[in-house]
Amino acid sequence: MSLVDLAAVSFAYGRGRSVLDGVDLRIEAGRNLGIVGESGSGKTTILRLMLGLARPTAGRIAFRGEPLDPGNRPFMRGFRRAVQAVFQDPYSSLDPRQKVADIIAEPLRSLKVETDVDAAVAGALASVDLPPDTAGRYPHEFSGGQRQRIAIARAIVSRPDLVLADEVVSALDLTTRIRIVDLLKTLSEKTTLVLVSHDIGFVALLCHDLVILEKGRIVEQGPARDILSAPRHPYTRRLLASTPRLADFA
Ligand SMILES: Nc1ncnc2c1ncn2[C@@H]1O[C@H](COP(=O)(O)OP(=O)(O)OP(=O)(O)O)[C@@H](O)[C@H]1O
Repeated sequence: MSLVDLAAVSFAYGRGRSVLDGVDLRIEAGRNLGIVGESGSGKTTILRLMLGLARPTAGRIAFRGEPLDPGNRPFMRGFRRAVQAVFQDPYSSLDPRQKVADIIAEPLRSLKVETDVDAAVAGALASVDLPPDTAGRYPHEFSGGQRQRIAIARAIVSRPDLVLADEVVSALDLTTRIRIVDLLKTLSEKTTLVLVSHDIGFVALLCHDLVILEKGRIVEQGPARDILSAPRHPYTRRLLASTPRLADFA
């Protein structure tokens, strides 16, 4: 059974025009999915819908075959434990007043996961290659790349089945990006990733499948290898042409 299914999903903010139109996609456990499109194509909106932060105007979203219903509390408790997210900006996504240990432990506390919290935090820090003393410090003491590792540690501490990541490397320099890509590659041995990015070269490094989004519509989807070697849609070709480093990845 697939982890997440979107069937004919459309969405509009308020009474505005549709920003997503008839989106069909499926996330299979163990197959990382990349959602790629230009700025404004609706990538972040898809993630918000998948997280239950907004509801589709039309269509259906299911998690493990059950409707994703933010009003269904027992369902949402299990869902929140299984699905976590990492956002673009490692500067604004971490509460500056909280110690790193408390930031990382937050999902365990809010989900009331019965576990040894200190040990779980230490384990999550080790998974993202940060030293144990990171736990007692504050976010401002760390670089952008280290902060993104802290955000990733928070996302994996509850051992989710699925991690949704929105432009997680865009704010980072090239060397730091490469390190985060390596880290995500290792983490994806244990959890399925959905990566949202305008950078097809970045997602192609980590994803088995790609969805190409143009103005709220999927114009192409399938195995990353096929799309990279033989893009069918002109928009996909444009995205590929705007990724000069892709030759190094393919
Ligand atoms: N809160 C909002 N209210 C109204 N319109 C919004 C809101 N958030 C996004 N939009 C609009 O929805 C469309 C899709 O935005 P979305 O953020 O999902 O795109 P994106 O592909 O993630 O873009 P970016 O890469 O720039 O973040 C855009 O036209 C945007 O202006």
